[in-house]
Amino acid sequence: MNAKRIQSNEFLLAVEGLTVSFDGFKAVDDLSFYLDPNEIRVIIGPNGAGKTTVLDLICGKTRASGGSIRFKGRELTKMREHQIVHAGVGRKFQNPSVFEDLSVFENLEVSYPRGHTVMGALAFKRDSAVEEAIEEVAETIFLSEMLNEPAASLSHGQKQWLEIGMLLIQKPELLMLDEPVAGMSVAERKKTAELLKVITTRHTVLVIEHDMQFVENIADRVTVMHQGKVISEGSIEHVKADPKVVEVYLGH
Ligand SMILES: Nc1ncnc2c1ncn2[C@@H]1O[C@H](COP(=O)(O)OP(=O)(O)OP(=O)(O)O)[C@@H](O)[C@H]1O
Repeated sequence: MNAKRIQSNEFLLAVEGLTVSFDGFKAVDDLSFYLDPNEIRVIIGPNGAGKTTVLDLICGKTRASGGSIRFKGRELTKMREHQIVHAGVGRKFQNPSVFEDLSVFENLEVSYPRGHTVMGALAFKRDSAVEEAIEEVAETIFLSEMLNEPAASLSHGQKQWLEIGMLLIQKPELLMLDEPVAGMSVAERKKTAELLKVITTRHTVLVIEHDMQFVENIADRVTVMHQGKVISEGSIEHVKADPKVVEVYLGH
């Protein structure tokens, strides 16, 4: 028990024995995995494997029935969603939810960690530190030239990048992304892979993705889920060669 606790503190995120049941159905079943700082981990697996539910549990949207989620040694399963954000965990959902009527600059500005409402955040006087942070993030997400454009005018891929930027400006240590390249062009997918590699120089990234080409481009390690459990884990080469993974996922 003691040894486990000490070990868990060395990981950025330690998920142990995580379980959640919906009406008796275990969507996540005694799941354990560990994230090192600055790695890109990709969770893959067939539809209904429980991947999105794992992200819901980590960000506090869904309550665990059992097990633990320790982030930098702090237990997340008892915390509320806003406390988990405050602790340094950011989550992007599959569909972009940017403010269409605001400019790219304003979208990043309202996401800057101060103020609690859009109007309240905009009422703050802009200072050079905020502008600098916005410009730095805009460059990272390939939108420096679009700062004054309304978000509504961006392509689907650019909206996805803006939403990643809206997370980055809050400086979360762990970023969780659910199918970030869904609906993107080939060129946008390549740029998103570059973006994630830059991001992991400062952050840890946990991604759910079905696009295996993209997974091969970005993953340090891959965790394969099936029926709420981890069935394989390791390098992309390792999991691709694992007969269990081929049987339930890659062979289809
Ligand atoms: N709130 C909920 N109430 C009841 N059942 C749920 C709930 N959330 C998820 N489930 C069920 O849990 C299972 C796992 O769903 P989840 O969305 O986590 O899978 P997934 O691996 O992300 O699948 P996909 O690749 O299709 O997104 C599914 O059978 C789903 O119907």
